[in-house]
Amino acid sequence: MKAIEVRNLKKLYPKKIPLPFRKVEWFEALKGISFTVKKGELFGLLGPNGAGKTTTIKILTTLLEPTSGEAKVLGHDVIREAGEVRKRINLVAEGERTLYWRLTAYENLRYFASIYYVPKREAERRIEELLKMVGLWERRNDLVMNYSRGMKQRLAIAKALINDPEVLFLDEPTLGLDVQSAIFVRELVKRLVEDEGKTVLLTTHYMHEAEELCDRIAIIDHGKIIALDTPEGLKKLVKDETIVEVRVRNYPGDNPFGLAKVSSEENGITVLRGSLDEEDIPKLVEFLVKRNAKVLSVEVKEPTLEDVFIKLTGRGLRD
Ligand SMILES: Nc1ncnc2c1ncn2[C@@H]1O[C@H](COP(=O)(O)OP(=O)(O)OP(=O)(O)O)[C@@H](O)[C@H]1O
Repeated sequence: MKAIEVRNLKKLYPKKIPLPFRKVEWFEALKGISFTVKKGELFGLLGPNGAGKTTTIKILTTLLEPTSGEAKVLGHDVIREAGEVRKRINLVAEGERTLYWRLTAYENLRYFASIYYVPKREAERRIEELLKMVGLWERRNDLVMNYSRGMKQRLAIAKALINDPEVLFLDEPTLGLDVQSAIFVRELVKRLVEDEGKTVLLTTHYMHEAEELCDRIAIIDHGKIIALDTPEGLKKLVKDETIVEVRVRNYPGDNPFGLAKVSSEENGITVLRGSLDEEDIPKLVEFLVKRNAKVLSVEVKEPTLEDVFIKLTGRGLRD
């Protein structure tokens, strides 16, 4: 049996139409996605903001009903057998508001253990184990409101492990964390899969995170899965290409060479990236200079998952 099975899943959201036109229009956030996740696998949904990652997680964790299609977790249908699914999974949702800030870390976990009917003795043992695992045992009696963002996220992960779930869903687990906290969280996620045998489905828009952690990655864009493979398999799509990254000031807005804008920094510098024939490099520079742009650097880079995304969509993940 697979840990997760998703078949032709669609989700429509009603669009807000201003009064007096009360006609409802629909926005297709998921356009019929299908994938499976094996038990013990660390599976990533990688995609830009608004791609449909959170919608997928909400459906799989029974928080949202799909419009059509089928989703099963551990063999149980997420609509017809939602209760069975809920017992065996848990979720670390995006954002920090899933804990009680006026309670201590220990009190939070004791409360959530009681929701899952974990017997008192067992709960005490598990809470100690989890707080030690996430490095918060020494701070267990501090109020959560005094925790840093990284500590809150570690506690949110401990909270999500309180019912010893077989499948753990993590929505953007390192979003907004400082570098050290993000490293801690990623190491923790790896340990959960490698040492504890958990199945993890995580969403991220950080390519390096997906690449470092995931056994397999589904790249999702505009509600569709546009590629699904191991990180190595995905990178094969761009392995023979010369990937060029150009830093430019006063970027004219487009270029005929198919390079994507991967970030526009505040000081007016734009970073372009994409596959380019070597002989086109001087032509690109000439094109930019003619349009009054200032080319600051041109570098040949090792292909990454970002290049796979650019190749498939013509856009940068961070754009
Ligand atoms: N309740 C809602 N009503 C209407 N539209 C919604 C609703 N929730 C999400 N959407 C839209 O559906 C699309 C997918 O949203 P979703 O949150 O699943 O994306 P995402 O990939 O998780 O991105 P993000 O990382 O920004 O959350 C977006 O265009 C979003 O604006």
